Parts: sequence; structure tokens; C-alpha cells
Amino acid sequence: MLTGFLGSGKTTLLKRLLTDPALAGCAVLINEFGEVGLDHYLLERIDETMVLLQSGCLCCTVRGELSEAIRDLHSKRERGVVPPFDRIVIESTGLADPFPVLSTLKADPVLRHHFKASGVVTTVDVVNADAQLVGYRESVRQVAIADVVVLTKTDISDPAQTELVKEMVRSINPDAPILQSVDGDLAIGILMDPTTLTRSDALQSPGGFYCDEGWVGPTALGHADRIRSFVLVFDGAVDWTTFGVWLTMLLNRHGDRILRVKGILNIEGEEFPVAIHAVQHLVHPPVHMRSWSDREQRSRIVFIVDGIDCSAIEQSFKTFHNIADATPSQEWEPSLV
Ligand SMILES: Nc1nc2c(ncn2[C@@H]2O[C@H](COP(=O)(O)OP(=O)(O)OP(=O)(O)O)[C@@H](O)[C@H]2O)c(=O)[nH]1
Repeated sequence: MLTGFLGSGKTTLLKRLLTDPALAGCAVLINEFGEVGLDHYLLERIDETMVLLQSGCLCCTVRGELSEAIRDLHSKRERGVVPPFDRIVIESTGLADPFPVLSTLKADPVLRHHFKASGVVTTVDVVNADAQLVGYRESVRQVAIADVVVLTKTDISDPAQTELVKEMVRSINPDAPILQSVDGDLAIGILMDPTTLTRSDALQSPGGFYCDEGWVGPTALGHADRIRSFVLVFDGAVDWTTFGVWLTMLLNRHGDRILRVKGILNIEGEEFPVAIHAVQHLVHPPVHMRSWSDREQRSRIVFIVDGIDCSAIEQSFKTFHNIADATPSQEWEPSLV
């Protein structure tokens, strides 16, 4: 299982790992928080051993769907309907609490018979981790259960920040090896080593961690309480400069509460879509994709926010871009930027 907080680099890591021959015969299950999943497009691999669990969060609403999807894959493998696979990678949502997910898999008698949980890899974004570990219980639990922790974005963080995050990770999970990866670049060996992958079996359940200031208890309530996701879908190309200005202003002002923005955009003058990513105040460089993976060719931007009125973001976007038909449409609210 590959877990890690919103935008911490799970899909980036998975995309690179899937190019390794060691994971050639591997099925992938992706679960995203929000109504529209984009990760399967961003992975740029869509085949019958790639399953998207789309209707909710793995740890809250789709645990049954997860078991069912694995059973279904197993049955198709037995019947030769899908290529034989010897491993399944589950990429969880950035808000998943991995403890109930693993318990569900272990509790299912069919799955227990045919599959063995081999380990949990947790990505930790060193630029944003200190705020996430203090503010979000899910983030602490993802680190606590890890067999291996992979620190990401060390290339854009200063070394002192990386050290601070390492210390926080160690205080939550002293045993797990802490690796570093830049843009998903990681030798796969340690992730496949069964002697490393034992910790998640213990299923410990932490509530906080020690640091210089003493005990820090995550302050967040369960994510269903405050965190909302919504998607803007619209036809027609957007002007890249206008979009960039809008997003920068929005995140400058509200980045603390905008946990994640990710999207596939139809940009004026570009044949193929551009993937955009932001995590709180951090905007990542856009990525030019090699094709439109679906027929619709519509732009989609997913927002995951904590305590912000979704309709205000939507209205701000429409006003800024002069777009009338972005869905979902809502009542007018004071613009955020
Ligand atoms: N500079 C830098 N950027 C990275 C690194 N790893 C990931 N990113 C960027 O971070 C952004 C989010 O990465 P994703 O792989 O989509 O993160 P995720 O954890 O799958 O995101 P969610 O599924 O939404 O939770 C993208 O723009 C990546 O290119 C890294 O090591 N260095």
C-alpha cells in the first residue's frame, strides 16, 4: 500500500516504480478523495489491471469496494481475463487513515486466503509536512504505520527543514527506514525486501508525537467533518497566464486552507493537456501530457479544501476567466481573490 498526505508525491513515485521490471506484473488500485479521479490519467497507464475506486475515501466509504475490487481482479486473473499479476499496489487517498484499510483487508476471509499484505510505503512532503503532521491526524497515522517512509521534495526544501521533518517522522515511527526521493526516483530494492516490510502487521494506532515542544496531538477532527472536495469541469481552452495569476493569488491568500489542487487543463495553443498541481502554498511546475486520455477533452480541476466555501472558489474562477459554464454552478458568493 502506498499512502502519504495530499500531494506528497504518491502518484509521482508510483509512476516511476511501475517502470521497474520488478513491478512489471503488478495490478494497481487507485483511490482518490473527491468525485473525479485524475490519478489514472496522470499515471498515463490505463489498462484492465488498473482499477479506480472513485466514490469516496478508502478508509471511510469504500472499504467494501476495495475488497470487492481485489476479489474481482483475483477472479479475472484466475479466468485469464486480465494478464497474470503477482502483486497489487494500492494507492490510497492523501486523507486515508491506513489502519482501517489494512484491517478490512485482513478481515476478509477470501482476500486473506489469496493475498498477503506485504507492506506500507508512506510518502512525506518535506515542504509541507510540519504543518500537516501537526494539523492532520491522518498524516500522523500514515507515517506511524509505514514500513518505509519516503521523504519527497527534498530538492526544493532547505536541508534544515528536511532534518526537522526527519526528526518528526522518527518521533512517530522510530523503526522505519527513511529514504529520500526526488521526483519519484528511488531504487525499488528496499521496497521489495520482505524483511523491511513487517511493521504494518503490528497495526499500532498513535494519537500524536513528541518534538522539542513536547507532545503534539494532531488537532484535526476526522476529515469528513471539515474537508471538502469539489471539481470544476469546463469546456474550452483557458489562457495559461490568466490561470497562473489566478491560482497564485488564490493560494497566496488561502493556501493554508487549500490542501490540494490538481487538474488537467485545456490550454490555449496546446494540442495536449497540461497537468497542474499545488499543495497549500506550493505550486509545482506544470507538466505537459502526451495525449488526452479520454474522449471528452474537458478541463477538470479538483480542489480539496479545509473550511473554505467551495462556491466562492468557483465564482472567483469564473469571474477571473470569464467562464460561464464551469460546473457545478452555485449561488454567487463574494470572490476570494
Ligand atoms: N520538486 C519536487 N516535486 C515533486 C516531488 N515529488 C512529487 N512532486 C510534485 O508534487 C506534485 C504532487 O505530486 P503527486 O505525485 O500527484 O502527489 P500525490 O501524493 O499522488 O497527490 P494526491 O493523490 O492528490 O494526494 C506534482 O506536481 C509532482 O510533480 C519531488 O520529489 N520534488
